[in-house]
Amino acid sequence: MDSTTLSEARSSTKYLESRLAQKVTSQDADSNFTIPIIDLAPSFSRSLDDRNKVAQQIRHACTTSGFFYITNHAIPEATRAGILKQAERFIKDYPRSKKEEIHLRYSTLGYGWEPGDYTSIAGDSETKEAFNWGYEAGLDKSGGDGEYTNLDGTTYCGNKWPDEEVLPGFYDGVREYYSEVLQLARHLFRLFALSLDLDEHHFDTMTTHPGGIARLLYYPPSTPPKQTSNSNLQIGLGAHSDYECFTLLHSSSTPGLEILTPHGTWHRASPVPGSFIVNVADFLMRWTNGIYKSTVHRVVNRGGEERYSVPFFFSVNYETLVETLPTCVGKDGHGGFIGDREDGYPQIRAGEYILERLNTTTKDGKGYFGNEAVFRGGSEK
Ligand SMILES: O=C(O)CCC(=O)C(=O)O
Ligand SMILES: [Fe+2]
Repeated sequence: MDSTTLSEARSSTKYLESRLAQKVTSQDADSNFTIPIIDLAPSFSRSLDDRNKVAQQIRHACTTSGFFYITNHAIPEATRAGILKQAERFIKDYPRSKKEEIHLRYSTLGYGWEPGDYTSIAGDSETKEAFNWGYEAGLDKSGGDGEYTNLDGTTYCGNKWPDEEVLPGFYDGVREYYSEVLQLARHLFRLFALSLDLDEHHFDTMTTHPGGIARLLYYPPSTPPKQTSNSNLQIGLGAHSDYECFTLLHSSSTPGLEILTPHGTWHRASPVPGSFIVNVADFLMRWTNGIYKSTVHRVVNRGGEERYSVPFFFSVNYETLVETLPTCVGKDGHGGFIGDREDGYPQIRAGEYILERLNTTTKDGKGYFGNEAVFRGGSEK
């Protein structure tokens, strides 16, 4: 890995730690924190003006809360219900011994079955259980361009699918959902481009075989089945910001997602029926010179119901080298500069940055390179 990418990833981790150490500055500030709901219907219009109006709402959300809901996104409800069903089947019906065969410890890319205690984002013991996978051309309706490279620059297919004899139809169910959400992410990226005063197609060539890690997540009910106080919380997923460009999150109707407000309080994001939650992730924050905000969040299932969720982390093609977007550096018209840094951030490679961030979540701190996977000639066997 190149040393600039490594040190930039490490300083992002430090930045997260500093955000978590922040003191609560106002207890009642939560009532002022809102997550906007953006109606995507006009974004499918032929009129650029309509698309720009949606883009401006996205800009507002990305420069303030860093989170927004989207409705009228055109993904059928049956497809969304279908992936939650597959999540439940994997968690409940796939035997433990078979899960062990696709344990995360055999993957250097973070794919496969992730039992709750194998990883920890912020050092908590987490109640979640997950199945993780990444982009492969067979899951892409566009067919891709055959050039997909993994986070670490290798090109083998790293996905570890459950045995279809034991869980028939799982792969097709995943493909039905993933292919839709991938196209929606590409559509959203065009709106992000407009929102950043770039050509609408600015990111198109960078997302022909994009990074797109997804997870099926399960959070058991809390015990006892009501957790209201903030002491001794059963953390489902520890406090973190996401690493890629943006995340598209779909969840069952059980609440659990909590967002750290600028005042240091945890805002409980209520599920909005039929919507996805979109949030800015660290790579895009850096790419926009800090103008778009990635926001710290966590999951606490405080009630007596099970919770399922399916985040999709969208990135550019992993081999892409990026430097700060041209519209995010320069003078601000008041004698200062826009963004965090006058000259923007140093150039980094997308996949390497994300892999380094993921590596810090493995408990022994060794990262996925410390896993038991056997390497021969750069490809995992
Ligand atoms: O389960 C959720 O609602 C959020 C999951 C999440 O934040 C993540 O996997 O990064
Ligand atoms: Fe997240």
